[in-house]
Amino acid sequence: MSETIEQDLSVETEYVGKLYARLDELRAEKVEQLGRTRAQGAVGSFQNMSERDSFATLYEDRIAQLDAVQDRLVFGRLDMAAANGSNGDPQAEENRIRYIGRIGLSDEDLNRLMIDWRAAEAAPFYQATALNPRGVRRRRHLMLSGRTVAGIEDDVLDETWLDEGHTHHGEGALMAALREKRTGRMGDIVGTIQAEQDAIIRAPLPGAVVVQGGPGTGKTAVALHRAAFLLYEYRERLKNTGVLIVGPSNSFMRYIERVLPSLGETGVVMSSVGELYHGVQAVPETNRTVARLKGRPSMARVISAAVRNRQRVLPEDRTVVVEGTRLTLTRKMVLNARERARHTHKPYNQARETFVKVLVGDLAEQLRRKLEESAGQSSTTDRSYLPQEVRESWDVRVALNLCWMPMTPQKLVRELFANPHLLAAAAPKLSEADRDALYRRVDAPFTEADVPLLDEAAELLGEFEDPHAASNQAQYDRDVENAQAALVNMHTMLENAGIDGVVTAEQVAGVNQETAARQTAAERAVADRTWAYGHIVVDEAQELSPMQWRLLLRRCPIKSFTIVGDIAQTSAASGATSWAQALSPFFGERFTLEELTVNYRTPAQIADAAVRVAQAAGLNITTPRAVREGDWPPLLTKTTGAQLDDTLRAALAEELEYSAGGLQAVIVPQDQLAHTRDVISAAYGDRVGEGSGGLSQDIVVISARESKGLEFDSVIILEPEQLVAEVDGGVGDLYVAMTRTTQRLRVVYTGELPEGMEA
Ligand SMILES: Nc1ncnc2c1ncn2[C@@H]1O[C@H](COP(=O)(O)OP(=O)(O)OP(=O)(O)O)[C@@H](O)[C@H]1O
Repeated sequence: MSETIEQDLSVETEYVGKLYARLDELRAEKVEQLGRTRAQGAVGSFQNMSERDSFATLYEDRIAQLDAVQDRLVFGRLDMAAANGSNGDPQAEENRIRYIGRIGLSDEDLNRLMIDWRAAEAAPFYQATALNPRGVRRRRHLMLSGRTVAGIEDDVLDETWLDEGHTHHGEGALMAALREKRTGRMGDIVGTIQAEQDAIIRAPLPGAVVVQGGPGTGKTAVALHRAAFLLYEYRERLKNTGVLIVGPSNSFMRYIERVLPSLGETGVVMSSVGELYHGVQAVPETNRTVARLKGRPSMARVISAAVRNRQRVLPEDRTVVVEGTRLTLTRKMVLNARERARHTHKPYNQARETFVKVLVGDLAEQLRRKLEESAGQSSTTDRSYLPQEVRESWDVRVALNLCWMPMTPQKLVRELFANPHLLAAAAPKLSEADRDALYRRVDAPFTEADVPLLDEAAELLGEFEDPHAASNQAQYDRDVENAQAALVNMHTMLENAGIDGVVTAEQVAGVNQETAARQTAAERAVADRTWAYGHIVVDEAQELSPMQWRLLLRRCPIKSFTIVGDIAQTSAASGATSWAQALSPFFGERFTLEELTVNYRTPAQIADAAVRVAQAAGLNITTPRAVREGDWPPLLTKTTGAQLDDTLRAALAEELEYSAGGLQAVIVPQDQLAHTRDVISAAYGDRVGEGSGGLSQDIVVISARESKGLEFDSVIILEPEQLVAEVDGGVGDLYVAMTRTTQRLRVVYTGELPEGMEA
């Protein structure tokens, strides 16, 4: 190591030490403040206690944030050219050096020590090029090992030293990041964001941005960093509305869940498409026909008809008995009440109140007349209680429910698909075969394809009753009870001390209610279906059906979206084949399309093979440029059916040796998943994980579809020809599978190879 590099390293290590010392100091301060706040105990007025809780939460959050940014706290330094006219100004001199890190840090005297990567002043770190240096003379990447600077990499952008050969800034830092072993959890890329990625991350909040990119171009990374940027730049606007991040599955959400905290952001709502209807944990929809049918926009009309059909007119007039008097509920009365209720244009459950009120009024009038007939004209008895009697009559309640049953979205959707006659009435245009395909048992679990239908139904039905309100009240009652018990002791103590009671049980219980009111926007948003988010980020957006888009648009009526995906990777039966086709019903022409063009994950030799396979099958794909050539082409191992298991075992042993401690995937056709897992588990036991939920193990047996969005150090694909044949869209799945590796790809097969696999 040359002397100057050593000197630079020690200078930077010293500065980095100072930054960590400041971080430690801030943390210690917060821990101390938290300790003091907690030590105040349960004394003081109700308001004081409530404030104390707020402060404690604030300190806890800040401590969590300071902990989350510890790893690679700082990663860059900019040396800026002197601004014109700043000669000799010490402050300006100091501002010429900017350290860029995960958060902003200042010393006690408010001198800036480090700039948050999202601040405008940090932008040149990502955007400056030799041709457009944006005032940067030198950009330095700092590579940390713990709290020591282990490596430095400089891009000199001074015009006196133009180097147009640099296409990726921080090439060394970038390559080091790409070479790192995969852990089964996505990491952040904050130190090495490239210019084309940065431009998308910092795009303004309003409107919809679509980020199209081939495999490994950093779409997911960009989407997450953009969320962090928006929360920083538009904090005030997003504080009360929040940001929602939507991904394809729970395991994918787990895969990405650590990225935002490492960027200092925790207040984001993350949800898979199966969780978007609060209270329902939907399972994947495995039947492609059903997924396609339920995803169609016409399903909105089916749900609407299903709701309307739940308002029935009696087949004939009906006798109801109220307190021993026989009354007649006529079809005409029902029709009239239904008309008046529909005229309110309120949701079904609220309109029902009008329906009930009108009929109860009519029946009460009938009852009054009958009573007066029997009592004689002169009767002056007070009859104001009659509507109540009508309302409480069992007969009347049954009859009204027959006509207009209170309904939950779950019940509506369940019964719609479990009762062929209900579906036939709501969807007369569907073919019989399609209706048969949609049939399922009433107790079958909801699938991801049902989620937007539930939401659609909820929109039309309105609130049935607010179970939360009931449970809040129940909780409140319990709290009052507990508090009362505690207060008995306290009052005794206070009386003994000659002091009158200062606090009531209700006040103590009220603290909890206050806490609920103090929840972050994120916490409240999760539980509230009608919550309108300030921004939504959608990953793997090409998979969404029109019905899923409708749901998301309801969650963000101002249409501020970041939509990332690769239209060529669509595998869902209900997914899109072009962005315009997918989005124009919802956004018209009002979205901007950005493209990412560099594949950071897959080495060129393997990416090229994947492209050949896709193109040979006629897939219309974009072909990103791979940032690395890679050391190995795809390794193709032919074997026989009888030898398949042995060959796989041998191939796996070899791959594990190469990737030494890395993450290994074995991607197999769906119907061989169980067998392959057994074969491998017999040799490797607990080291084998299954599916995308098994990423904490170092060998993962997984289907091609489930591997979407994930990455591994090495991938073995078993029987690619079969993988292609097993579903329509299978070539797309193979294309995805081939691009999951960061280092090596091995293909083990018995028959033929798909066209294009061999160079
Ligand atoms: N600027 C960067 N610096 C370092 N690593 C990067 C950068 N951009 C992307 N990567 C890495 O490249 C890999 C692929 O990124 P990501 O998963 O976001 O791509 P993607 O476009 O969503 O891929 P796919 O659609 O194939 O799932 C990740 O390991 C990511 O960390």
